[in-house]
Amino acid sequence: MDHTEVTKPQTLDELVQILHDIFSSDKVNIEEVQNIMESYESNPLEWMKYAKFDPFRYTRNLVDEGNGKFNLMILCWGEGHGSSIHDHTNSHCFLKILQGNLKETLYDWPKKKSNGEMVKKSEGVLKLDQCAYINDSIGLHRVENPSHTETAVSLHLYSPPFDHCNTFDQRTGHKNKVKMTFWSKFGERTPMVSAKLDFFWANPYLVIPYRYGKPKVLNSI
Ligand SMILES: N[C@@H](CS(=O)O)C(=O)O
Ligand SMILES: [Fe+2]
Repeated sequence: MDHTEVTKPQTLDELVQILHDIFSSDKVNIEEVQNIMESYESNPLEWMKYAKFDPFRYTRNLVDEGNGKFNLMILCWGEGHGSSIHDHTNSHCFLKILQGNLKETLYDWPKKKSNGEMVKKSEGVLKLDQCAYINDSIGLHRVENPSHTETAVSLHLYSPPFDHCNTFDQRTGHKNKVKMTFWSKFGERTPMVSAKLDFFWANPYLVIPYRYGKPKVLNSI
């Protein structure tokens, strides 16, 4: 099926199906994915089962594993919640607004051995149904819900999927590798016990506590 003319998905399920088709081929056209994601009109009834909030920070909720080619997830942002400055582990990252607004601030990569304030490249507010794109060659970003009265919800596609990234300290540019986890998968809250097991599988050296310091495992960054 040819997707260069925009096939407008009528539902979230249809969007997922079209994304499967697109990513089954080896070459993916970034603009095409962005257009398709943008042309889906957010319908809260279709995605609310995935939208699970935490009062303290944004949550990552897995919607679909894209036959191993991509991860599709819904992120829920409480009032004023935001991410740290981060990279995307050499993956493509698409970010579409399903509810509310999100402010995206782009930064340059810090220079090697630099030790100062990170350079802000640009900022903009993403509105309902808009879809942004970033990868590591474009730069780093931070995403925030600028509203103190409204929540925000976004749909993210990462290809290939990844489960860790680097966060950066705005004042120094120093980076920190973090593992990312899901708050829920396919509409079900990630069980505490499996979250703990994930944690220990990811950090086997923890059997010798304290020796190497405390690694970070976060369900948001
Ligand atoms: N890339 C972030 C969300 S965002 O701030 O773009 C994450 O996957 O948690
Ligand atoms: Fe991001």
